[in-house]
Amino acid sequence: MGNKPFAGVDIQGDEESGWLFNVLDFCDRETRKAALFVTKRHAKIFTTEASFRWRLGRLHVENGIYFPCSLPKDHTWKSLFLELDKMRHLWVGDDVAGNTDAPNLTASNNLSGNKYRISVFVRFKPFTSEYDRAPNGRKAVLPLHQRLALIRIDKRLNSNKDALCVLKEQGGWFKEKWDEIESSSKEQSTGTMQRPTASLQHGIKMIDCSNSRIVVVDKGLREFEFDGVFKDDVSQREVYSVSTHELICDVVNGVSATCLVYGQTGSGKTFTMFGKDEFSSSFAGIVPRACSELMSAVEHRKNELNLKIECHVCVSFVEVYGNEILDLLKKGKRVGQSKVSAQRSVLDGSAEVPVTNVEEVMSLLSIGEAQKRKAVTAMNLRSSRAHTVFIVTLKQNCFDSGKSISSKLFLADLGGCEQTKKSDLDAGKSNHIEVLKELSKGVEIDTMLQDLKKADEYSTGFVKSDRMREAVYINLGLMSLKSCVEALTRGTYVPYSNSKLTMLLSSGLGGNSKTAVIVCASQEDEHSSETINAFKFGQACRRVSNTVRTHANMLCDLMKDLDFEIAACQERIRKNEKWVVQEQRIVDGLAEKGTLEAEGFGGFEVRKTTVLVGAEEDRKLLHRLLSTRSELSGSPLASSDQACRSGHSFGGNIGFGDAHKYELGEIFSSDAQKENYRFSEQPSDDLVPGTVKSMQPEGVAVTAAKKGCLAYSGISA
Ligand SMILES: Nc1ncnc2c1ncn2[C@@H]1O[C@H](COP(=O)(O)OP(=O)(O)OP(=O)(O)O)[C@@H](O)[C@H]1O
Repeated sequence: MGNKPFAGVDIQGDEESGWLFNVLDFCDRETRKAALFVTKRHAKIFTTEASFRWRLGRLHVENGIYFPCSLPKDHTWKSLFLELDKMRHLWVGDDVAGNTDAPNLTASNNLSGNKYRISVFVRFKPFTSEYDRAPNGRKAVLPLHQRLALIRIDKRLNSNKDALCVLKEQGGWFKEKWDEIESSSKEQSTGTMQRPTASLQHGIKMIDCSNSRIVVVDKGLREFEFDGVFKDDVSQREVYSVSTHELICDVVNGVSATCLVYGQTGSGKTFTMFGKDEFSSSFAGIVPRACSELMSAVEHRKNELNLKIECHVCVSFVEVYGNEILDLLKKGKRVGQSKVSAQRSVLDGSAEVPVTNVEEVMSLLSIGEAQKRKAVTAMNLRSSRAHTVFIVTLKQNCFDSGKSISSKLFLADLGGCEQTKKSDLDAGKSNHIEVLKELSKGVEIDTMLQDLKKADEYSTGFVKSDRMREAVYINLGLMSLKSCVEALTRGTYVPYSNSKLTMLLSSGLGGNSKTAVIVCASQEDEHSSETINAFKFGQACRRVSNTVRTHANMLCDLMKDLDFEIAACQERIRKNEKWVVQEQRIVDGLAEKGTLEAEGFGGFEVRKTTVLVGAEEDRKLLHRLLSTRSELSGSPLASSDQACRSGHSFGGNIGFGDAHKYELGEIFSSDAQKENYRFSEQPSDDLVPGTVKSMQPEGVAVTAAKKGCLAYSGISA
C-alpha cells in the first residue's frame, strides 16, 4: 500500500485526520500496520484533542450518541470520548449485544449502574442597591488563626507571618491590641502571650470562582467547595451551559436527569430556572434553553442520523402547592388524591402533553407561567408561592434494532426558604405601588388599565394567613428535602414519602438520575445566615451519589442482580443445610382410657422424621427472590425453573413416616402439594408433570414432578 494515501494528511486538521482514522478503522491488519508505520512520527495525531472531537462526531453520526458541542466542566475531548464510547452500542439490539463475537459489546451497558455525585453550583444575585453593600448584620469573633487563614486565602499568601504583617498594616483594633500585647509581653517575658482576636462581619468573605470556593464567616471561618461558582455578572447562557447543558445530552442518550434550584426567597431561583421577560430573550433561563436544545436534538435525530430513531416528547408542568400537586397545563387542576396517586399520575404520564416542536413547548411554558401562584412579599415582588416542577419525557424507538429507550428531565424551581418575619407577608399592600410601577414599565396607557386591574387583584388577594400557610408548606417541603439528603449522606432510610415534593424528586435524589443543584444566593450580609444555610444544603447534596442506568438496561440489570443474589443464596443453602432425624413419641390413640398405654407409660411409638435444618432464613429469602424474579420476568414458571436448573434444595419433606407412600409414575396427590417439597435434581425433558419420576434404593426419597413446577424430590416412607 505504501505511503501514498497518508502522504498529504494534514495531521492537525480535523477532517483530514478524521479521514485517516476512518481508513485505519476499516482497513485490514496489514494495511493498518503499514499506516501506523507511516504515521509513527506523527503519533500525536492519535492523541490530539481535535482528533477526539472528530471521533465524537463519528460516534454521533454512526452510533446515535449525542454529545455536547462545548466541553463540560472538568472534561477534555478525550475524557468525554472515552466516557461516551462506552455507550457506543446503546442502539444495538439485544440479539446483537448478546453475540460474543461482537467485540466490546457488553461495554454498552457500562453506563448502567455508574455512580455519579450530585453536582452543586452556586449563583449569586446582584446587589439590589448600594445600601445592601453596607455591612448590616451580625458580627462574629474569629480566632487569630482563622483571621490569618482568611488573609492568606484572600491575598494568596503562603505563610502566617506574611498574613500577620498584613493584619498589622490593616491597623485598627487589632494593631492597638497587638502593640499592647507586645509591650506587656516584653515586661513579663515568662508569661504566656494572650491571643488577640478581632470581630468580623458575619457573611461571605471571599468568592473564588476559578477554584469554585466560597469563604464565609459563620460561627468561625468556613470554606465551601462546589462544582462551580457564578458571580452576579455571569450570563444566563453561561449558567446553563456549565450546569445543565451536559444533562440534556444525557437525556438524549437515554439517561434521566434532574436540575433543581434552591435558595432563600428572592435569591434568583425563578430567574435562573425560567428567566425573565420573553423565553427567547438573553434572559431566558434553564427551562427554555433546555427545551430548545432537546427539541433540536430530536429534530436532528429525525433528519440526519444513519440510524432511524423515532422520538416522542411530552411535557408536564406541575406545582406542589400546599399539600397538593396542581397541573399548570390544565388550569391548576389537582393531580391525584393521595401522595402516591399524585406522584404516579405525574410520573406515569397522565399529566403529560405531547409536543412536536419548540414553539409548542414555549407556548405550554407561557400557559403554565400564567397559572403559577405568585405574590408580593417584602423580599420579592413576584415571589413564587409553591415548588414548580417542569418534566420533559423523551421516548426513543430505534427501527433498526427495535430498541426503545425512555428518559426524563426534571427541572425544579423550589420555593424559597422564608423567614416569615423578613418576608413580611403583609407587605402586599405596601408594595402595591411598586407592582404598579413594574407592570406599567414601557407599557401603553390602554394596556396599563388592564395591568392596574391585575395589580389590584394582586393586592386584594393578599391575605396574610394565606401567605403564612404557603410559607409554612414551602418550608415543610424543603425540610423533607433536607432530611432526605441527610439520610442519603448517612446511608439510612430515606423518608421520600414525607412530602409530595420529595416523592416527585426521588429519582433525582439518590435515584436513577444525573443531578445538578444550583444554590441561589444573595451577597448581602443581612441574609448571610440564610445564604450560609443554603451553602450547607449544597454541601450535603455534593456528598450524595446516584446510580445511573439507561432505562432500557434497568430491567436487564435488575434481573442480573437478582440472579446473582439467587445463586449466592443457593450456595449458602447448599453449604449450611443438612438432613437431621427427629424423634417424636406418639401415644397409642386407640388405647383404652385408664390403661398405662393411654397415660403414656410404656406403650408409645417412637416416630422418626427427617427434616432439613440450618438454612431456614436463606430458604425464605430464596423464596422471596424467586417470586420477585418471576414477577419481573412475567413468567410464573421462572421461579421454579430457576431453582430447578440450579439443582439445589428447596422445601422440606412430604409424608415421611406418614401414611402415603409414592410409587413410580404415581400422580402427586393434591394434599401432598400442601406440604413442603425439596428440589434436588436437574429437571429433564422426560418429566411428566405431577408424577413421581424415580425412587431411591431404600424407597425413601422420590423425585417427582408437580403441576406448575418442573421437578421435586420428596421423601416418602
Ligand atoms: N442573576 C440575576 N440577575 C439579574 N436579576 C436577578 C438575578 N437574580 C435574580 N434577579 C432578580 O431578582 C428578583 C427576585 O428573583 P426571583 O423571583 O427569581 O427570586 P426567587 O428566588 O425565585 O424568589 P421566590 O422564592 O420568592 O420565588 C427578580 O426581579 C429577578 O429578576
